[in-house]
Amino acid sequence: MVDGLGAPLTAPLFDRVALIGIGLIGSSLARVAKRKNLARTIVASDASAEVRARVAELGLADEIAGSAARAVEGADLVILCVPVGAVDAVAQEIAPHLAPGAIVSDVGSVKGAVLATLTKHLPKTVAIVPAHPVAGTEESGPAAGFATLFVNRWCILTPPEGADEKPVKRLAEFWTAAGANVEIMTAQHHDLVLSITSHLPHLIAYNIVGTAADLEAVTQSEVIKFSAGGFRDFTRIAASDPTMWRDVFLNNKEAVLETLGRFTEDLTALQRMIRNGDGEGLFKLFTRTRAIRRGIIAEGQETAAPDFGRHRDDKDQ
Ligand SMILES: NC(=O)c1ccc[n+]([C@@H]2O[C@H](COP(=O)([O-])OP(=O)(O)OC[C@H]3O[C@@H](n4cnc5c(N)ncnc54)[C@H](O)[C@@H]3O)[C@@H](O)[C@H]2O)c1
Ligand SMILES: O=C(O)C(=O)C[C@]1(C(=O)O)C=C[C@@H](O)C=C1
Repeated sequence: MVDGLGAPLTAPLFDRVALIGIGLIGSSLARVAKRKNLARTIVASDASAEVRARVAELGLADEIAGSAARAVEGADLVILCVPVGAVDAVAQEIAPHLAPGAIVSDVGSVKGAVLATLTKHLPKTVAIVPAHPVAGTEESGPAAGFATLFVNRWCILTPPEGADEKPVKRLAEFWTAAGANVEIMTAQHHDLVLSITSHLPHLIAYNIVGTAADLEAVTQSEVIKFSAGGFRDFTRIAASDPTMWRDVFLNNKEAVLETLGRFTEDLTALQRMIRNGDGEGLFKLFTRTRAIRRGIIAEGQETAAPDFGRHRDDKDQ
């Protein structure tokens, strides 16, 4: 296969995989699990009846359960693919229904809050291994997913301290077979790193598009009409799901505020350079940031960036 997924496995890694929440990420997981033979049976569940109907229409799962509690019965791998703010309710609902020995994971963009909530509600008989595939788009819903979403992207696992090695290894195998590169770190470290590489960029995009929309009243539509490439890139990010991102900021408050503080200081320094006509300072910073971007491309990370054509071609898989 030329898309980086390779051939299906000769034997499934898990017997029964329950996916709770079948939006962009859950449906991408369902697609790749089917295509790569990662599960003998894929069970899907979603709080929305409309989504469940769409999942059936798209043929994304072997079984569709009417509730998360029903979906997890007998599953050896459970992955919560819901907004971070919904994890608490889902964990409480599934706790009494989990099979002993099951691996319970998630895909949430914040890890500390998820780990705390899963640890609080789930029985000691299951293995908790939170995960975060660092791959996505600004779209949501079951039709937006695609099987190759995770190819050549990072998936960060954040098992609790002292976790059993075996379930962590099994989940790492699952993500590797889905095309991802797996890295393991603490939930706290994850939240700090992602606050700068993912959460702050989204906050900036939401803010700049909001500011432009406010200016719109003054400039009579010219801001949107003449928006050049740079602004258009921000509008893509700012079109990301409001529920998901509200939950990210509410659940990674400390790290985001810390990073935002640093960012604000640096922005003030830039403001001063412009006011003082400090061309040398501006040139030095822009040269440094250009080298960073070129370094990312040289490392091959940019080739895996979401590209609009890629997921459209792959949608029916
Ligand atoms: N979108 C991205 O780029 C991206 C990337 C990596 C990780 N994530 C994480 O993945 C998770 C899902 O994001 P998504 O983009 O797939 O969102 P999405 O909106 O496309 O899908 C979420 C689904 O969860 C369902 N849901 C909500 N509450 C539920 C509940 N209590 N019980 C059952 N189902 C429920 C919704 O009906 C929806 O179908 C989030 O935690 C997000 O942080 C998203
Ligand atoms: O490309 C995008 O649309 C994304 O924003 C994807 C992105 C990111 O910030 O890289 C967004 C949130 C997720 O937790 C992981 C990936």
